[in-house]
Parts: sequence; C-alpha cells; structure tokens
Amino acid sequence: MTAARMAHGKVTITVDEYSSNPTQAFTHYNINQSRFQPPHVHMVDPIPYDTPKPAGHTRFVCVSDTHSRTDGIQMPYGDVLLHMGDFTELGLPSEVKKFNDWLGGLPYEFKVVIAGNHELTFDKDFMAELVKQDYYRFPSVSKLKPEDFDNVQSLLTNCVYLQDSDVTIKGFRIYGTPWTPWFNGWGFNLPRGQSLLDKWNLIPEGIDILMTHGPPLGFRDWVPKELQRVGCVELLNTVQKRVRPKLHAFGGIHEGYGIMTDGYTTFINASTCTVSFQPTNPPIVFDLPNPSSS
Ligand SMILES: Nc1nc2c(ncn2[C@@H]2O[C@H](COP(=O)(O)O)[C@@H](O)[C@H]2O)c(=O)[nH]1
Ligand SMILES: [Mn+2]
Ligand SMILES: [Mn+2]
Repeated sequence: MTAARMAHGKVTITVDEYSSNPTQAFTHYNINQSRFQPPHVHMVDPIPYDTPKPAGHTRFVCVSDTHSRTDGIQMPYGDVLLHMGDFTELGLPSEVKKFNDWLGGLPYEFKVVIAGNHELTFDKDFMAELVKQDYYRFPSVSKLKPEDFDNVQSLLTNCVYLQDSDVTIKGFRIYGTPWTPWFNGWGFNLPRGQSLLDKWNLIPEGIDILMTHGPPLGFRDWVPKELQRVGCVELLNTVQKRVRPKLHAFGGIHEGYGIMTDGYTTFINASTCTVSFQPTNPPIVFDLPNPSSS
C-alpha cells in the first residue's frame, strides 16, 4: 500500500516497497497493473508551433537542461516559459547572468524557472559540504567566495524562480521543486524513499502545473546506456494519487525527451540537450484551458 485515503479525505503517500529500485518497480507495476502501457498511458505527439492557440487557452513553452547552451535555440510563440532546471553547468554566477540575459530577450509574458542538480550554488547545504569535504571536485565552484554566491538567486531578475514554492500565473497555480534522487553527489540530490517523499509532501493539492527537475517513475525516465528506469516512485505516486496536476513538466534525463499522458496528467520531458549535451531537442509547446475563475 503506497497511498491511503484518511478519514478527512486527504490522501497520504507512503514509501513504496520498490522505492530503491525503480527498474524493478516499473516491471512489477507493469506486470501486475499494466500501469505503464496502453490503455493506462499513451505517447503524445508535440503540437506543431504554427497550430493556432484555441480560444480561452494559455500556451506554455517548455524547455529544460539547456546547460549554458542557449545560443542556437529557436524559441516558438507562447505565453509562459517553463524551464525545469540545469540551465547551467555548475551554477557559476557568470553562467546564471548569461542565462538571465537570454531570458530577458525572450518575448514571453511570464517565465518560470527551477534549479536542477547542476545549479550547485543554489543548494546552500551542498555548498557548505563542498568546502568541507570535496574541495577539488569542482575547482571553479570551490574558488568562489561566499559573497559571490550567497545571493545567487537574485541574479535571476527576468523570471519567477521557484524552489519548493508556488506562484499563480494567469490563474494557473504552478509549483516548482529542484530535488532529484541521489546520483553522483550533485546539488539538490536526496536519497530515494522518505527523504524525497518529504519534499514531495510539500506540494499542495490544487496545483495545476508541477515543475520538477527529474521524471517520475515510468514517464520518459529510461536511461538506455544503463538499461534502467531512474524516475522516482514516490514522485509518481504523489502526482497520480494525491496532487493530480494537469501538467507535470520536467527534464533531467536527457534521453527521455518527449511527451506522455496517463489520461489526466500530461508528462513532458523537455530536455533541450541530448545525452551528449547537444542543445538540439526543440522546445515543447502545450496548451491548457484557462482556469474558469481567471
Ligand atoms: N543512471 C542514472 N543516470 C542519470 C541519473 N541522472 C542523470 N543521469 C544521466 O546523466 C545525464 C545527464 O544528467 P545531468 O544531470 O548531468 O545533466 C542524463 O541524461 C542521464 O543519462 C540518474 O539518477 N541515474
Ligand atoms: Mn541535465
Ligand atoms: Mn540534471
């Protein structure tokens, strides 16, 4: 049992028995529940950029994992830009400034950004540990003085930056969070299981759009070179059983670029960079009907 409806109607997610082995979790839930195959899930074709936006809709432009390689990206028409993290290589202030300048030149009415594991300077606990334990792993980051990065978020003047927080834009409630399962000890890494679930439990019900850096289990989370599923099981259960956003946008696994749906939530892996860090995957546009109160 990974989700229970309590007496007051609230759904509580608990740690899945397969949490620590997502490939095994995928196989188990697929064999026993067909959870990741039709009719429960489908691939979705991206809409062409010249598709007219339906009346009463907002057009979201999704990008992720641009890794300081924004120069050649052709950006399509839209209302709101969503960037799901890894906008730099190492979170150096110079990279953040360059990214912010790029954002400033884009025509969208709103731009919403979260960090990924590469935005090292945005993770204060990571920076504190880096100085103590692993001085030579990221020399250019270790060389920074605290005053260079203490306020690195403030360099993002051309967007709304979300970190375990939400914003309402054009009536859509959007929540953003940077955490991913531990992998090689980068920023915003946490162990699978309760540590990550504690972060997902901060996501309020009633969110329309969820932005995470990494994928949930089973949705655009396949790493071919390792024949592994690497999505987070607790994130999937939180999305499908508790929060139920209309759109879950992420990146993180560059090879997983693409769109799927479970019939209610659309899952977009918008990784711009390929596995070889070439920024060649086009931005993905997605139209959502405006919430009725806006
Ligand atoms: N087996 C896993 N591979 C992973 C994981 N997270 C990322 N990756 C691989 O690295 C690239 C690039 O990721 P980045 O964060 O360095 O930009 C990604 O496309 C995967 O191939 C993981 O948790 N497990
Ligand atoms: Mn990346
Ligand atoms: Mn990443």
